[in-house]
Amino acid sequence: MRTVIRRRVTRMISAFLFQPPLPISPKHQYSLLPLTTTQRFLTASHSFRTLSTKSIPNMQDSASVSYLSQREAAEIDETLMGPLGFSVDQLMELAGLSVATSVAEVYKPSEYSRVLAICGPGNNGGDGLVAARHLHHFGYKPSICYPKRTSKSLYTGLVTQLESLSVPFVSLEDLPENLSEDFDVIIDAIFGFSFHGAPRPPFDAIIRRLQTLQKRPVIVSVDIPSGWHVEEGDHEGGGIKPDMLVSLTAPKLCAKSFSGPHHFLGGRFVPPSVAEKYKLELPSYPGTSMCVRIGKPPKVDISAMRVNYVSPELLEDQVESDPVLQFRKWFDEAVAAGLRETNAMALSTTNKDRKPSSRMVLLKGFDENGFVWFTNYESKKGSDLSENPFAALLFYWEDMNRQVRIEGPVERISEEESENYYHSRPRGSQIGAIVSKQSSVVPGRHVLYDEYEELTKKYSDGSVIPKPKNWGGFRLKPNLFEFWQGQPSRLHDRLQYSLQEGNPAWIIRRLAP
Ligand SMILES: NC(=O)C1=CN([C@@H]2O[C@H](COP(=O)(O)OP(=O)(O)OC[C@H]3O[C@@H](n4cnc5c(N)ncnc54)[C@H](OP(=O)(O)O)[C@@H]3O)[C@@H](O)[C@H]2O)[C@@H](O)CC1
Ligand SMILES: Cc1cc2nc3c(=O)[nH]c(=O)nc-3n(C[C@H](O)[C@H](O)[C@H](O)COP(=O)(O)O)c2cc1C
Ligand SMILES: Cc1ncc(COP(=O)(O)O)c(C=O)c1O
Ligand SMILES: [K+]
Repeated sequence: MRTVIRRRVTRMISAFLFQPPLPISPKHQYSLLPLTTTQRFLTASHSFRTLSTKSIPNMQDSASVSYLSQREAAEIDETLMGPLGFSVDQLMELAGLSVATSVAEVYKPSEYSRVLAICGPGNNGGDGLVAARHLHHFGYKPSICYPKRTSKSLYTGLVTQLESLSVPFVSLEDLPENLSEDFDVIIDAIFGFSFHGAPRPPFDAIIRRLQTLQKRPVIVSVDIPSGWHVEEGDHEGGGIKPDMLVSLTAPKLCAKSFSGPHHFLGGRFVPPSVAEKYKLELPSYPGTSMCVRIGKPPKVDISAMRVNYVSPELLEDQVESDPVLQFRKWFDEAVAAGLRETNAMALSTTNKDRKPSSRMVLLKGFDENGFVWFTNYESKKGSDLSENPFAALLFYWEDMNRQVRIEGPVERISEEESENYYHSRPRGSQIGAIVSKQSSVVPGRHVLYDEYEELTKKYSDGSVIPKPKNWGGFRLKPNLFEFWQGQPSRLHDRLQYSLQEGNPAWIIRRLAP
């Protein structure tokens, strides 16, 4: 019996795969650009988040995205739910989750918590209900306007789930006159790819209201900006102008005329067979993310970019009297929070002309004797330090709203310590250190590469790779520390530890932010 079913399913899938595709819709090249800093806004609720699955929407240089006709979209829908074995509930759950994660990428709950999801009668409306549920769990305060409900159990279930979370349902009549005052984000989940003709009541009136909205609230359209022709877009003009469009599965043709700042793709469920059949060119989703930015990155107003830091207070009576112990505490907390390269620090030096210079290096150890890093003694920093053996170190642990400044005199560590550390490094990095006459001009990458290849061959027998004489460690012996904890309204905590001549005890003082 099971074999018969399996055979039948196999037949259905191959029938689908070998069926000639519909005429391919025009493809449009869209460049995919990396995440902008605006999307990395730190929020109150994220102050001490861990970094594990933080998504970085799209790190590809360029790629192209295909657009679907209305017929193709419907056909893919049927295929997914037919031979490919998906249920509508599943796809709707993934679609709604994609919408919620896209919203969360751009509109942080600290600023955009009040969300109104306006849900239409079909699956697009269902996506809106699911998105609202996820947004609730992400820390938003959603409300739902769902004027034309269906009695199908999928939908009644979604309503029950939202009701159990005390998400309010608002009737069209009870919607506030001025939506801008009550909501930060409107999710337009009215019509999706099965929309046709002109909007009929009661949705015509609400779409008209969305057309005339002022700057806020922002509008996020699910799959299709409601009222737009699925293929021709806002062909008569005067349609709604969403700030964000979350295309599902693949953008529909109307998305070509979307000119808002945020175009995302969601619906990470397209099996390769579907992509092949429809010659779909889709960007890859980064990491574990349910969404990916497509299209142009938003234009940002750099002067308006800012984060309001919210953190526990840093008080004099809570810190260690020894700054090295305090540093240890913060360093361990940063490591435990999963921050990347907790040991990366900016090193500032000056030359004999008192001209400063900064670069990142990796801290490789610290204790009461000082803070150690390794480098090339003949580099720019090496030469600066021989001219002026004083330096400043700076750590910035962004996700914890913390900064640490350390200053003091610098000296070379012993040859023995440098030897030991050098030989603990990966062999490739050891060879890299020989190849790189750090900070000197190189005619081209090939020069480095050729020498690297040659040395790799030379040491392929596993023999000891000698440390270059000019490579080794520096140790900064601090005479000043500052622990900075970001706070709201720029009233940060700054605790400075300093040493007075001839006195080994650290003096702790609070500095004005
Ligand atoms: N695989 C995928 O791609 C996935 C797709 N998913 C989602 O499904 C969406 C498509 O869903 P869908 O087919 O239910 O259609 P959708 O547009 O929501 O609503 C149709 C309803 O609107 C009505 N209606 C139509 N025109 C009208 C008018 N002028 N004025 C008034 N009413 C009008 C129509 O009524 P009718 O005209 O038939 O009487 C019917 O009740 C898609 O866009 C995506 O969001 C995801 O959930 C999962 C994965
Ligand atoms: C995160 C990070 C860590 C780095 N760590 C080191 C390091 O430990 N030692 C080093 O010599 N260069 C390191 N570099 C490279 C330096 O920033 C710099 O490019 C190089 O040392 C040359 O600097 P200089 O010309 O000012 O001497 C690092 C760069 C980054 C971005
Ligand atoms: C040029 C250079 N030297 C040294 C280092 C430190 O590397 P390691 O951790 O292998 O000592 C780095 C790290 O980025 C580097 O870029
Ligand atoms: K929509």
